Amino acid sequence: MIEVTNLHKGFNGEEILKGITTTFDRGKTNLIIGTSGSGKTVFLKCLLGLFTPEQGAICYDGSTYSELSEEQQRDLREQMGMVFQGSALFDSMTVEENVMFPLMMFTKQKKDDMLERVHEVLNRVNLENANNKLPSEISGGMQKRVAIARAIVTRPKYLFCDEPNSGLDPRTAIVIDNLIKEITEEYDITTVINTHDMNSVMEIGEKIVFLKNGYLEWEGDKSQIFKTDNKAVTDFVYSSNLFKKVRDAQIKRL
Ligand SMILES: Nc1ncnc2c1ncn2[C@@H]1O[C@H](COP(=O)(O)OP(=O)(O)OP(=O)(O)O)[C@@H](O)[C@H]1O
Repeated sequence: MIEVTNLHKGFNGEEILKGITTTFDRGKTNLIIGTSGSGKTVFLKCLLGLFTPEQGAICYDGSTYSELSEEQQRDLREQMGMVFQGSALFDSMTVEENVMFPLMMFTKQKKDDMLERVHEVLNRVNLENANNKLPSEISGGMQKRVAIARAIVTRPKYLFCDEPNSGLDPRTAIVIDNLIKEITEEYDITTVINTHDMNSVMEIGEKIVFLKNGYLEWEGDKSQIFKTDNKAVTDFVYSSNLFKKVRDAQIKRL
C-alpha cells in the first residue's frame, strides 16, 4: 500500500502538484488520469523516488520515504518495477538479455538462476519462442510484454506503468491491461498506472485518481466514474471517442 499525504512538487517557483492526498492499495490496479499537463507524470516520478517533493509524505507499507536513510531509499527503489511509455527496451539486446538486465544490476544471483527466473517471467507474460529475438524483430504488443517481464523479474512490491497502452491497437491494449491486472493480483503488487485511455479505465480501473491542474479533483472506481457529476471528470470521460458516440446517441434519443 502507498499512502500519499499533502504532496507538493514544483519547478522554478511554479507549483505543479498542489497538495495531493490519496492511497493506492496492494493487489489493486490504481490509475492516475487527467488532462494533459495536469501533473500525472510528475506524480508518478515522485512515487518512484525520482523527484523529491517540497512538502508532504509518501509512505510505502509503513515506511515514509523522506525519513529513510539513503541506503534504505535505494533498497526501497529496488522494490519498484517500471514499465516505461514506449517500452524503452535496449535495442541491441535480445528479449532474454533485456529481461535479465535488472537481475544483473541489482542481484548477485548465478547466471543459471537468473536465466531460470527470466524464462519463468517470459512464460508468465505468454511470450514464448522470442527469447533470442531483438526488440525490432517483435511486435509492439510483444515488446510491451517484454517490458512487463523486465519490470517484474526482481519480484517488486510496487509496479509503476507510464501510458502502458500507448501505440497499441485497442485489442492488444486490452490484453496488456488485463495482463497487468492479473500480475498485480497474483503477486499482490501495488500497481499505479498513468493513463489517458478510457478503455483502460473501464477495463481495470479499481481505483481512479483524477488530477486537474495539480489538484486531486476526484477519486473513485470505474463504476462511480460514470455516476459523478463532477464536470471536469465527465468532460474527460466523454471526450474519449468511445464515449462521445454513447453520449451523442443519448442526446439523439432525448
Ligand atoms: N522536470 C521538469 N522541470 C520543469 N517543469 C516540469 C518538469 N516536469 C514536468 N514539468 C511541468 O509540469 C507540468 C505537468 O507535467 P506532467 O508531465 O506531469 O503532465 P501530464 O499530466 O503527465 O501530461 P501529459 O498527459 O501530457 O503527459 C507541465 O507544465 C510540465 O511542463
